Amino acid sequence: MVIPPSTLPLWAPTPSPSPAPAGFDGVVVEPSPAVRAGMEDDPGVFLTWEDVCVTVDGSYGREPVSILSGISGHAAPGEVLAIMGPSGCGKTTLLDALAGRLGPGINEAGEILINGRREKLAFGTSAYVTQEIMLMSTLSVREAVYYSAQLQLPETVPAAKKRAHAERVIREMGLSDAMDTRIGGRITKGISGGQRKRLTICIEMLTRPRLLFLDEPTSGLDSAASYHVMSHIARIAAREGMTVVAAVHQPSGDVFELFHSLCLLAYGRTVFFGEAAHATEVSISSPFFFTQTGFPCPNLRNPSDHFLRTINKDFDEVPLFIIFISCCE
Ligand SMILES: Nc1ncnc2c1ncn2[C@@H]1O[C@H](COP(=O)(O)OP(=O)(O)OP(=O)(O)O)[C@@H](O)[C@H]1O
Repeated sequence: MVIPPSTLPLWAPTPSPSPAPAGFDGVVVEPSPAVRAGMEDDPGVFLTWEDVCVTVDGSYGREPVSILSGISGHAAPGEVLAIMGPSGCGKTTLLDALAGRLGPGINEAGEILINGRREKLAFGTSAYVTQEIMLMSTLSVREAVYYSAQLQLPETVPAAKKRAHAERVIREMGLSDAMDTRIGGRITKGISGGQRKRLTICIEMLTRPRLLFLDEPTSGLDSAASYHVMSHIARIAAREGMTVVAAVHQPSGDVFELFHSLCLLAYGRTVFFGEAAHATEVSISSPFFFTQTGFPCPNLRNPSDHFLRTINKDFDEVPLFIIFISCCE
């Protein structure tokens, strides 16, 4: 298919659900039969959003500035949805809108539904790991997680069980060796930046929330740690029917394979929403998105590198006018 160079088609039809892809190293990221059975009692959190627009009040009496425009999508229990796109495209803003955390001066329109209803998330249902990490610098890793477990887990859980659970979560995040290291801060050196990130995820996952928002969970982590952390999260999501929505900058190919769905944004608009596997298919006869639109992902190139290079026009010498074709369905 030949398309004009100035045309970057946006929005792909949302494909109907199909079997979830298997991750690397045999990490099967599909809800287990036990989860499926359990879902009859607790269906988990189906999050859907339609035509979400976010604007910020203009300063000095200027017109409001649009940050997100006409964003639609969904996230299902047991699955990981990745929100990707160039820096400043609106990933954090979309996460904040979905989590109901937009700050003052930021206006939102559109529909966000929890299990088909317009309702607020019940306390304890969701957790949000932000980009900024706030931890007590004087505590050790073990103390930080243990105190959080004491505070967050129900009073009916005995202290010994809370401690055992805290230690298991620390091990799951690959922090065993740093268990008794002080967190540290700007003045006193402690655990590394990547370990701080993993510790924050640990603390948020203690209560096994039904809906987990992650803003850049792999930033500051090397590729092995990124894969370890994301595969662990995908496994827990699959095992326990947790819904995961993660803004991710530039995942490795292995990490990308763990995502069920992909929401690709550029300049506050949707480029692609659908199954992650459908964005990367390279066969020339493929009906899938980047191939169909004339931008197939070359063999051996990391899909996320390809997407970002294709849609990031911030550094083009000759501005490329992007025509936003919103042809949902
Ligand atoms: N409160 C605000 N006031 C003004 N502009 C804002 C505000 N919040 C966000 N923006 C702008 O909205 C755009 C999207 O910001 P956002 O943080 O959502 O992007 P992002 O994709 O998460 O970026 P990054 O990957 O660099 O973290 C940016 O241009 C940002 O400057």
